[in-house]
Amino acid sequence: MESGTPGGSGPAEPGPRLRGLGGALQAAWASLLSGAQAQAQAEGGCCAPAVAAVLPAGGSGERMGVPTPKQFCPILERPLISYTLQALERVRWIKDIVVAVTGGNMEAMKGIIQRYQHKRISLVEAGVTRHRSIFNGLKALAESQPNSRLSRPEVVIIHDAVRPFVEEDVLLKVVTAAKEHGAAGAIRPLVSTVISPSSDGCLDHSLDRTKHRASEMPQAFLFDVIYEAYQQCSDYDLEFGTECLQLALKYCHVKAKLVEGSPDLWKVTYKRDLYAAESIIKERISQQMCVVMDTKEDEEHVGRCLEEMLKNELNHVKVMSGRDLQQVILEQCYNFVCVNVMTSDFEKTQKLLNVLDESNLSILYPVVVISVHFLDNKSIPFGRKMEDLMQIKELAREVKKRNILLCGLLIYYPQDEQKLQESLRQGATIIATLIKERDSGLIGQLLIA
Ligand SMILES: Nc1ccn([C@@H]2O[C@H](COP(=O)(O)OP(=O)(O)OP(=O)(O)O)[C@@H](O)[C@H]2O)c(=O)n1
Ligand SMILES: O=P(O)(O)OC[C@@H](O)[C@@H](O)[C@@H](O)CO
Repeated sequence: MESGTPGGSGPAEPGPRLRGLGGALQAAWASLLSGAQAQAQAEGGCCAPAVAAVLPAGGSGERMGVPTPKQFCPILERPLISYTLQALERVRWIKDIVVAVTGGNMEAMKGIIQRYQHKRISLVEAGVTRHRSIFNGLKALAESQPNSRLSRPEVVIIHDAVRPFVEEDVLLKVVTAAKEHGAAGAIRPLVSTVISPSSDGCLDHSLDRTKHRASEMPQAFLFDVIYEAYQQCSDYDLEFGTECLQLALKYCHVKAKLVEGSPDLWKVTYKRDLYAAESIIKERISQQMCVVMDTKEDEEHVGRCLEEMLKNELNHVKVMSGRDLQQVILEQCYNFVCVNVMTSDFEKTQKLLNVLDESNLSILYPVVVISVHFLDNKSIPFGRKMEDLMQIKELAREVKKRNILLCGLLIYYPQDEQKLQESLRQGATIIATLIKERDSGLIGQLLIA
């Protein structure tokens, strides 16, 4: 059993915050604590029940149909499993995350932990089936090894490593329910009707869809319940079973509490699921953009016009000014528009790139930077301007190494106000597309509005 970097908080993640759940979350969390623990915690003493997570990640992903096991398939050039780890790391009350990977993928997994600065991760050897992988994870928690940071938790979450969209609220729900019932699992309505075929390959009967649900993840258990179940488990169940809740029922007579899960809990199984996951992630990190500009009078007017145009074009996107870049970065904004009005050099854009580089913002998600320039016939001859702007190719190649996608946008800046508005509108549309698509194939390009 190997440990990743111990301690510390995990990387933050954009996406739905637990807005408005503060009170409910606190109440649910308080219900997790026993009376004495609640009293002690209220007095700033003891912590809440120890909660750990086991992530089975030892599969080969045959249904994905590619050589790379799906948990390591890239989404925006980052392995799928890293998104799941990030989602669980955001939940501070999960003390340890145990990941079961095959021996052949152990080094690759350690590399992912290091590169994406994942915390609180321990690695164990996967088994030849999902149940065996989970069992290995439970053993690592039950039987603390020498030099191991792991300890036996009160409650353990089991969550497939290929289910990246898991939020704190559903984790808290299953953990709270498991503490009360011994076991709990997320469920979703069936999308297709389940049928039972007869031996001759014809329909025998169909199940009433309203009386059945799809079993998803996360699931949670009192550790003693699920560990006992796995220890009692038959070889047949270890080999062919797919349902942890069933093991708790069959071997410990514990009836799991079923918790309604959100639509995003689905498991990445087929290639289409990878495309869907990438679309969801792109959408989540395109919700905000920051417009960086000088406040000199002539520049401000054009910059403000572009900013207003962006707000109109991208009504769901929060457009922020770049006055306090550190705050913008703290809010996990991954999209920056740098407005250069009367200049064709990249001094301001370079300054922004330096700030982004120091922030480590682009470790988890590609950061889009669009260097906007205005083409007016007065200030600089066209040929000279184009020559200057061509520097963007080299600059973009350099910053791509740091996962920053830089491209340029040249907006025609006519004297006529109406034509200027039309150019700005076209520019806003191009900016919106670049941010939504996040296509690294466009880096270093100079688009013209
Ligand atoms: N021996 C195994 C098999 C599966 N899993 C994990 O269990 C989760 C859900 O299983 P599934 O979707 O079936 O993954 P695969 O077995 O990889 O997929 P396939 O059946 O298409 O090969 C995945 O995170 C997978 O990595 C595991 O830890 N150990
Ligand atoms: O059956 P598979 O190996 O594809 O995946 C395991 C799933 O069945 C499992 O994650 C949920 O059904 C909940 O148990």
